[in-house]
Amino acid sequence: MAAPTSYDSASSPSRLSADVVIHTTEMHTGGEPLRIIDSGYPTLVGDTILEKRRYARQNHDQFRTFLMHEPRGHYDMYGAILVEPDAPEAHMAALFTHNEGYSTMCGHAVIALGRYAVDREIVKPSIPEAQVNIQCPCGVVRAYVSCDKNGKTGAVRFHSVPAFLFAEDMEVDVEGLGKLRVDISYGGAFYAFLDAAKIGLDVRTSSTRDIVAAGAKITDAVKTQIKLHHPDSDDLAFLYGTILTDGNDQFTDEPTANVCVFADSQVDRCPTGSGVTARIALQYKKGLLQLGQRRVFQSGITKSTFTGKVIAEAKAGEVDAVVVEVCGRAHYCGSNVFTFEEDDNMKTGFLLR
Ligand SMILES: O=C(O)[C@H]1NCC[C@@H]1O
Repeated sequence: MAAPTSYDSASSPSRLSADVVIHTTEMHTGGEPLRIIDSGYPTLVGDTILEKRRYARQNHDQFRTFLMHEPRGHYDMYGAILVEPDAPEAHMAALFTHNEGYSTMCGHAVIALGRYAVDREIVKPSIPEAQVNIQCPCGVVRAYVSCDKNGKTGAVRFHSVPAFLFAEDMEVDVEGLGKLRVDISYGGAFYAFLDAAKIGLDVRTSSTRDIVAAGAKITDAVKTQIKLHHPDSDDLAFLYGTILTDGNDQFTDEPTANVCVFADSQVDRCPTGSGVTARIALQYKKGLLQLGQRRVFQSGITKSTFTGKVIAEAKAGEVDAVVVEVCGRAHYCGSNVFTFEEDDNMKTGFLLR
């Protein structure tokens, strides 16, 4: 397979026009889609990955909606735009796109991109594992990709950026749900956490529609009532979503389930790599999980699983943090060539719920 060209295709049109031809590789991780842009995206300018993220949002957002929204995508589509890394140790770098914008971390995408990097020979295969350093907007994440003697890539584990519990038991007034107490934790992106039972829901059996509606309301409330801070950059200091859980934060050998509602009421099909990272940081800080204790995290919706554990204590600025290892599997499901006709007035796509 050829190496990706999404960041060196200088001839790619910078506006949506009949000249646009975008090649993608389609993968999924535990059911959550990942559309990797192989080529045809406009060049994203910036000295740092966070500058490139801002540049994409300000100058080329129509390419995101073109690929994420209908008719080429759907409400819950997810994407990765490969950009040139600026961290010396990174083998590759990626921006992450969803229905509303650009996230700062995506664990399921890192699991898929790890395989992609080895299969595309961005990084040489190595038995039993090849290391792929992936620069994400939140920092460099190290992925370890299983490779067998026949060259087949498999499970991927990654080591997170420093993850930390930002605030515990914060009261928020949520429309229609009243006053609730949530924890806010960071795993490359900030999430609010709540035991779903506190609002009469069950992440394994309640309807996805009810879970999404509640998650989105909690996100809105936290966004307006709590100011977040990240020691590295203001670009990282926003709430990405709400994760409703089964409340089983104390370590056991049993899987614990959660559902992540992020961006604009988008719902993750997998257990959420950055969410598992944040949840483990929270559990560790509360003394509910010890260093090295491995837990199984399950999507309440698809029942797909990731495993995770704390592998080291760390610092995020002055804040006590941990490095978390998350492990999962990604699969290829196809490839696409996306084009555009000038007389198509659905140019930048649309969304239906
Ligand atoms: O696995 C993750 O971290 C992501 N999945 C969709 C939402 C998050 O970015």
